[in-house]
Amino acid sequence: MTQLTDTPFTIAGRDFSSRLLVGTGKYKDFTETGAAIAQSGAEIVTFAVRRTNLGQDADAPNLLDVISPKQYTLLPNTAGCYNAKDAVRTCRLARELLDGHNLVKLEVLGDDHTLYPNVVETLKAAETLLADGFDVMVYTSDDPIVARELEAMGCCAIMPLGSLIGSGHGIQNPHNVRLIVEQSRVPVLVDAGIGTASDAAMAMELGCDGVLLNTAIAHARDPLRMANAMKLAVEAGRDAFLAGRMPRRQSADPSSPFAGRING
Ligand SMILES: CC(=O)[C@@H](O)[C@H](O)COP(=O)(O)O
Repeated sequence: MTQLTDTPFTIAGRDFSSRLLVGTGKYKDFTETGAAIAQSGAEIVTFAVRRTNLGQDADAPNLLDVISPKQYTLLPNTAGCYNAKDAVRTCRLARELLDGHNLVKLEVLGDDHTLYPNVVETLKAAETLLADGFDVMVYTSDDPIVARELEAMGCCAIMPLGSLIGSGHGIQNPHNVRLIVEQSRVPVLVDAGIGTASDAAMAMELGCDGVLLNTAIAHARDPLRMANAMKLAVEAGRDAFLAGRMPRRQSADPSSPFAGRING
């Protein structure tokens, strides 16, 4: 069997073999969180700094007991922040809690009904965080112009939403995601709204470098099995993208053509 190769998936100077990034929220308990994440094969794991106990509360379960920083690359995120000031403060807190850790996922939300990114505040926060030495992976709208600005500022990954966080509606605007992929020189990951494995595969088939998701696994009837499905979907979508799909045709084309028959 031929060993198939791929270009490295690099975030902030580090290579990863899994292109699936997962969140930690919405699970029954930390045991289920740990088991699902292990099953997903993810190497980068994100958590909401403001909602997660990393040991500040000695009496509550500590995420780091199931998601060890020795095994996973932690990606603190600013979920729950609605302005640049709070997002910056949250990233600085994460850096303190995690001994100088600089890789963060910036998300500044517009309102709690849509959790849509507030791009004005996102741009402001990104500017401050980058000047402060953070490596910023940024959750944003699927607007190619905003994506271009965020890349030009120095963000290390652009993460347009597929659809609203937690909605499971999949990728609502594949054309915009493709535009962002085509123009970007840093990794592009669909973040938010993935509902099932085919959505994750679609993101990869569009040429995304990775996918970040949470609810689709945590709220599946069987989270471990869905974690496995997402792992396979991301790999399959990536291979399909690299293989290059056949052209779509307007008419049928026999699968066993006469021309070029092997056994006359
Ligand atoms: C975990 C996290 O960072 C979320 O804010 C993220 O956007 C995932 O969204 P879904 O839960 O829709 O996958």
